Amino acid sequence: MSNNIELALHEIKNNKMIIIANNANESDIPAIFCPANFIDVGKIDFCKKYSSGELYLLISQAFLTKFDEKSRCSILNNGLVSYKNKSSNDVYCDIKDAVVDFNADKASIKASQTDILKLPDVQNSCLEIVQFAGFEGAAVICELMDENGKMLRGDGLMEFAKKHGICVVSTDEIKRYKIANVPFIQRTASTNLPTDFGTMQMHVYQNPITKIEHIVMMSNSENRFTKGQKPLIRVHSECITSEVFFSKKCDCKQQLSNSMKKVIESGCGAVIYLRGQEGRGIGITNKIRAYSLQEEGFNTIDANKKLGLPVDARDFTDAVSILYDLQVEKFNLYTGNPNKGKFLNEYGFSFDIISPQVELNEHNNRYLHDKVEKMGHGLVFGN
Ligand SMILES: Nc1nc2c(ncn2[C@@H]2O[C@H](COP(=O)(O)OP(=O)(O)OP(=O)(O)O)[C@@H](O)[C@H]2O)c(=O)[nH]1
Repeated sequence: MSNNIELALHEIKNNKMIIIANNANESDIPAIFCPANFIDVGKIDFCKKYSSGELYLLISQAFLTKFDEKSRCSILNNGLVSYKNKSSNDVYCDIKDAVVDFNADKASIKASQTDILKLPDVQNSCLEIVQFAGFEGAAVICELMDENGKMLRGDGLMEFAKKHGICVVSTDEIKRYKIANVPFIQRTASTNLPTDFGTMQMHVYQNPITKIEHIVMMSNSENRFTKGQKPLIRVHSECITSEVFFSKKCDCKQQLSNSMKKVIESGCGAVIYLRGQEGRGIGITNKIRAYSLQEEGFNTIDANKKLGLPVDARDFTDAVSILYDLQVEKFNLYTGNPNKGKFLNEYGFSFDIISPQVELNEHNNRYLHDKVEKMGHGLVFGN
């Protein structure tokens, strides 16, 4: 999965430019770049010759604080550019004279948030990979446009890259690389926990950005999985109405207890219990508003829409990060939700689906049939 990124990192460190393209957003212009302190006249000439797109210095917000815009002088440790003082020992390469005018009015210096997990666009991804390669958050970047001002995409982009021997990476690959390689979710506590179904090992994980704490319940006193194991994995979203208050309107509690039982039976598995995902990610207030609309006749999909909210607002990135931490390779995924599988698939996981069996009652009948018929879930009904 990360071979392409490894190659790109190798190329970046070896003073080669790299192309980056956003595979999810067609309007995000692909770009060619190198770490700012590797820029030289040859690279600038190449960009000018083959692209009519904008060429600029891209810096991370964090790095911006080091950049003294007023004095028109960059203050990189190893010296990037000097606006005024060309003779400074700090100067690595004065790219102003070559092509870039660092006049702020012309917006040729851009700062990016570098939150690739939230916004995997070309700029953020560029700064991420430059930093993975061991450089500071600054890059010289050139939008790839042809002579008519049309962005290079698809086959045209690949042909260009092939012709000039340039490595191409996608924003998605960089995001996946980050999740897999940069410690993100942190395990904060562990204990044995006797449950109705048997004793399990409970691990608490925290997302350092959102501060949300998730729970992992493992089959026995395992800390992580070992090579060759194929655990049973359940990625479960919290549901306070059924799991705490015994609501009969949904199948969430059934799914939680069934998966805990199955994990214990299998002797090798984990339930990843995701908090902060109440109501398919819309929160408890909105979920209860949606329930109230359902009392008026709306189904589970239209109720969310009526509230102006997504039908499913969940993001399973935290689960992905936990799966990496658990050292899961191949697994059986206990789910009826095709989107969950699709999401995990995109991170290169290899798994087989096990469809959950759920019991119908008069209160959940419509909801569960809507999940199957309107949301494409693979549930097995039975008592
Ligand atoms: N908005 C909304 N959320 C609901 C409703 N019923 C249950 N939920 C939430 O749905 C989430 C679980 O999603 P489901 O679609 O039941 O199941 P899933 O996790 O997508 O799929 P499985 O892996 O098969 O269980 C939990 O966060 C529940 O709080 C409802 O009617 N409306």
